[in-house]
Amino acid sequence: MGRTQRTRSRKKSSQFVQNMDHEETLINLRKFLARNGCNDEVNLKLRNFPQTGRGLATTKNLHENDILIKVPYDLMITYATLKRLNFLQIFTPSSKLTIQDLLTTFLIFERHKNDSFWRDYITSLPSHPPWLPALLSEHHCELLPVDLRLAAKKSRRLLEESWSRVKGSIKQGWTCSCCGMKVDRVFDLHSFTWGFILVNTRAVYVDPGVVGEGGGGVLSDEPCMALCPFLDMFNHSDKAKCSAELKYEEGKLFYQLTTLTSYKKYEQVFISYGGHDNVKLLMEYGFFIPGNCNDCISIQSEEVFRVLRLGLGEGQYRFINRHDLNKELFVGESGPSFNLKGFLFVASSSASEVKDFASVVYTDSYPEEFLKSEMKDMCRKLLLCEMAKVEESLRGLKVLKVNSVIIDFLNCRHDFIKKLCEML
Ligand SMILES: C[S@@+](CC[C@H](N)C(=O)[O-])C[C@H]1O[C@@H](n2cnc3c(N)ncnc32)[C@H](O)[C@@H]1O
Repeated sequence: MGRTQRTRSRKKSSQFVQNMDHEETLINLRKFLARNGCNDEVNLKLRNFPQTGRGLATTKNLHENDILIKVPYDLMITYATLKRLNFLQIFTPSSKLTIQDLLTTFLIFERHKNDSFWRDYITSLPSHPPWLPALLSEHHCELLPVDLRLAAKKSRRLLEESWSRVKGSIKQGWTCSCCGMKVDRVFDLHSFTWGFILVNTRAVYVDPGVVGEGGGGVLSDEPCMALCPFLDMFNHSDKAKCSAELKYEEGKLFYQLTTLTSYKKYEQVFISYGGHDNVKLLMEYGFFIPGNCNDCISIQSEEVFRVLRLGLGEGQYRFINRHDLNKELFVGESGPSFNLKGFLFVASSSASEVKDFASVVYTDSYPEEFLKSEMKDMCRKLLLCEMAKVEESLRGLKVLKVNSVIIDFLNCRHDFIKKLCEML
């Protein structure tokens, strides 16, 4: 058992699942749902779980294909909601904003109102959003291994760009018609960060084709994100399988979630946010799963050259580039990715040895010697180098005051790399 798992087991054994259904905000959320025609098909209970935080438990055995929840489309916050409520009027007509910008701004706007229709939903949302690496300072970011650093910087850039687009798009001199509050009192960076992260971590995908919500106007992308009360209480598991669909029933549109995994009575019910590795989960949602079956370690192509001291002839270079073999380089539990395997094979061969790389790479007919020893040795060297980077990063970050999630994540990554080396 690795360090991260040990810490988690200790935490787990000292904590219990807590019932949250008596909390006023959650009672109000249920009343809001019931008032608006949302029936809880399986009687899901809100609980605080030691490992995942707040989530949903079932009070009966659930089988494959059981419906988890059906939320009326009218209860969701979609692009159509914003249009229907004339919310888009607060922006200048020439604005170009993404659906994420718009949902974030709407959420903040509704939160500041006393009489919002979504008040009970909004007060059930976490007052502090999950911590994401996008919130790391520039200096702390620099201490991360390169793939994490790039991903954290990209997430921060997206947040900053969104904030600057929204700030620059609200009509000059706008004040709230319900309370007279000025624009910068309703929307400031702090509230924007809250809204942006909540939309990012909780929005569901809606097919704009199904709901007939054409973009246009201020919208610069597809209106394919929406907030869905209560349904956004499900936590993610790499083992969970579920399906989501928008469907009409008796002329009314619903967003329906069906589980494709069975659960025992009182267990936490999970859904899948996608087949994400731990870096993606950390960057987008602020958590990771030790032992995540979708996890892998990414390797930068420059690192392959640097660590393995490889140089490419013209033919090898052309082949790798033409077939995009320098992208999607990673090692997972099933070994190196298709591209990494091909990349290593081409880059480590002398051009005169193998003339037709394609016939080897695309028929998976690598020489025994390459598969049994050369490839494994090269992967091991690359992984050990990634491990050293994690250790260096941990040394740097531990002496600084950084969020413990990133330290736990790096410890978990360290254990995972060690496991991958042993599996090779
Ligand atoms: C859609 S919300 C799920 C409900 C959320 N736990 C809550 O209390 O409102 C997504 C967020 O839940 C948390 N989460 C989801 N799955 C998790 C898991 N397996 N382990 C830890 N946290 C998880 C993360 O903070 C994520 O950003």
